[in-house]
Amino acid sequence: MNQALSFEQLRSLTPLNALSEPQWRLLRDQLVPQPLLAGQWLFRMGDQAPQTCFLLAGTLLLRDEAGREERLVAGSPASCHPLSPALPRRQEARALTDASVLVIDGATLDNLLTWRLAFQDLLLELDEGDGEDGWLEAMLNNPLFGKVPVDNVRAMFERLQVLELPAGSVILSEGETGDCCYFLKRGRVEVMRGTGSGQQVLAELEAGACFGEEALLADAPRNATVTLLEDGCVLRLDRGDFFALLKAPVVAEVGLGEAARLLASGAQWLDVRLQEEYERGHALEALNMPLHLLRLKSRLLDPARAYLCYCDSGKRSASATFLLVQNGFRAYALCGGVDALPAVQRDALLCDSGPGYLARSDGRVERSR
Ligand SMILES: Nc1ncnc2c1ncn2[C@@H]1O[C@@H]2COP(=O)(O)O[C@H]2[C@H]1O
Repeated sequence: MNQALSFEQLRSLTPLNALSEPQWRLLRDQLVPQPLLAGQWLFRMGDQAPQTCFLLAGTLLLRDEAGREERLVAGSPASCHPLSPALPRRQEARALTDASVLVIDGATLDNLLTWRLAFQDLLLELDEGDGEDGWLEAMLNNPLFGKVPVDNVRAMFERLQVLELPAGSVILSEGETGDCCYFLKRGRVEVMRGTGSGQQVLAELEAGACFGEEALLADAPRNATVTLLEDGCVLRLDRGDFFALLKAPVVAEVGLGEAARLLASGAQWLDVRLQEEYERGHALEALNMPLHLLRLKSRLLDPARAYLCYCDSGKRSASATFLLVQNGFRAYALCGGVDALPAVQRDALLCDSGPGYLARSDGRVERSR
């Protein structure tokens, strides 16, 4: 089986060499050389596929619109750069010998590079010189920080309260009222629901993870208990700071006018209320993913689509939007929920009824019955 490139090999490729080791790890599935047989095309003139390609072994022939040809040999200085980077492609590329290439999704690479530029200074500033800043990079790599201005992140770090805790410490308990959220700086935590024989482990989180945000967003009791599995360190962010610095930029709240514009450009309604609420009346072609099932079901959503979350009050939809953005989706929340709409608009919005629509794992949406 093909192996991902080593860090040493990645350091010779521009602009991959501008990324950090944790970012290379995020890309690892794409950092696997692909074989290209002699005579095979890598891309044709005018191709639009957003991919960044590098030649790793063998020889390619590049030809431009004017018929000018260039032989590109792996290991030469020119092969350290992306092949014909402009889209649509201004050159075509064909293997002259058996070759090996690296093909990376251009949008993902672009996001990682943009992130790097935005947070580079901050990472240097916050580096405590204790060799323990891997958590910081893991935390900032969370897609939600792609939406948070650097100044907010800086302000957030000024306000975080550092708590060193021994193994077994219960950081928050199911059913409690929440007045803060946490980031895990060091150690591992277990997220559990229920008690006694009904106890269930939901997840184990590692350094960089954010937790305890759902009670704040949904204005509901803590939905799980979070316990440190080993001695560790957590950073506590107060409710007010969470709302001002994180929630505000991450949860884009829209009114019906903006929602209509988003729908016209391909967005989809996502109803995060319970199934019974949904069946009584829902937005046209809305998918139903109740908030408590969203972590499980979001893999059925289409990463290329934008989702417009709604609920009754706007709280569950804010929580859903936050969760979706953390998972790399484009999501918006209907401001104030359907209850904030005048009755005529509310009835017009919830005009569809019955079991509704299902999302399939390939992002397809179908009527369920
Ligand atoms: N399935 C899950 N996976 C990961 N984290 C979870 C899961 N369920 C709940 N949590 C986290 O556990 C926290 C418990 O408190 P909150 O409800 O405030 O916020 C919750 C989430 O941050």
